[in-house]
Amino acid sequence: MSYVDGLVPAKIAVLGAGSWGTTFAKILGDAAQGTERKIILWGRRAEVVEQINDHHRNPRYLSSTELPLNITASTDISAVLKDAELVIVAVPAQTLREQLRGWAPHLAKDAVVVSLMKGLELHTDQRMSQVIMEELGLTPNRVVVVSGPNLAMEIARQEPTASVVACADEETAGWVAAVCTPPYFRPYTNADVVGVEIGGILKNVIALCVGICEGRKMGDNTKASVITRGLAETTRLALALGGKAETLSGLAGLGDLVATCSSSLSRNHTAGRMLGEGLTLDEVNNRMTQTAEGIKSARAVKDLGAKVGVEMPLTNAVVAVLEGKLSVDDLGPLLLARELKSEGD
Ligand SMILES: NC(=O)c1ccc[n+]([C@@H]2O[C@H](COP(=O)([O-])OP(=O)(O)OC[C@H]3O[C@@H](n4cnc5c(N)ncnc54)[C@H](O)[C@@H]3O)[C@@H](O)[C@H]2O)c1
Ligand SMILES: O=P(O)(O)OC[C@H](O)CO
Repeated sequence: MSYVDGLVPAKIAVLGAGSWGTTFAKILGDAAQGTERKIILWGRRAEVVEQINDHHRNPRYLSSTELPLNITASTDISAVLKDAELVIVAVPAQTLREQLRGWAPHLAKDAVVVSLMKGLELHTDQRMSQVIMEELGLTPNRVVVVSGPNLAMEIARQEPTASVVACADEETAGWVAAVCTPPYFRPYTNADVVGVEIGGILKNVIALCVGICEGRKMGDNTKASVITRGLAETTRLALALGGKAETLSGLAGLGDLVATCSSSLSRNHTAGRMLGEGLTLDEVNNRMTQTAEGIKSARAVKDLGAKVGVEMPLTNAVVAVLEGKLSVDDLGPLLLARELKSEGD
């Protein structure tokens, strides 16, 4: 396998031509300058694919970004996956399983699959790496997760950003990190896949909560309290699932939580703010043109917490708002209406 002998892939497939898939293709394309490496994006919409091939742009998601010339696009999954040794996946989490079933017959033998997604599957409570392994029959050494404080728009503008490339096999993580290192993007490797994925999933739920507080005109004390207790909640869940506390204090935990909870570019933060301002969930969903994973994942996170016996007060409160069982006015008082305990518990 090429990742064992250290060779870089000649062709990389990126599945999903939305905001993050397109930006990640740019990262790969910029990192491949001066090499023969080709990046090919799979998109569902013919008009998006045409814009990328004819004008090197994806105006639907990244209106002012020019894409490198080594990126092409196609709606034909078999052509995209043919001979691709590295396959990057960036589609909405709740659609992944169904799509993998259609992609599986076209996957190249020995391909390594990378998840860019930050969602938890409803009903199974599985992380995206678990869904990938199950549906494609892959072993952990061929499944990688990339996660961190990575707002696509800022990276598309080439603003310096760090991230985490996680895989049970550090050699595979290093192989992937080596092909996504343009001057403006620095990946660190990590073997703690659970911690990295849980950090990315939970920060979306916490950002919804911060957004709701912001929409109710609460200030920075409240936001800092939610972020900090959110990190404690995230860490508890990750530890219960076998993740490491250090991962949650790194880029994929604290780093992503801070970026998402403070940025107006975040879709989860924005969705939360709209809920706080009094819009119904249907109204928020109608206004969102891009994926806010926390809206659906929150319920799965609540279920997972209950399954492994971890207290998840912030997640539970967000789910109650999303399910119409708690008004946004009652969220603030509820966040504090708990039994007194030590900060470390
Ligand atoms: N945008 C970011 O800044 C960012 C950064 C890091 C991680 N992520 C994660 O990446 C994943 C993808 O997010 P995004 O920002 O690219 O979302 P997006 O909404 O911008 O794009 C989603 C893509 O998936 C396609 N898609 C939507 N519904 C589909 C369906 N039912 N079947 C097949 N394809 C479908 C869309 O056509 C689009 O190409 C999410 O899990 C998100 O949390 C996003
Ligand atoms: O826009 P969001 O809320 O999906 O956040 C994007 C990235 O995950 C931030 O790291």
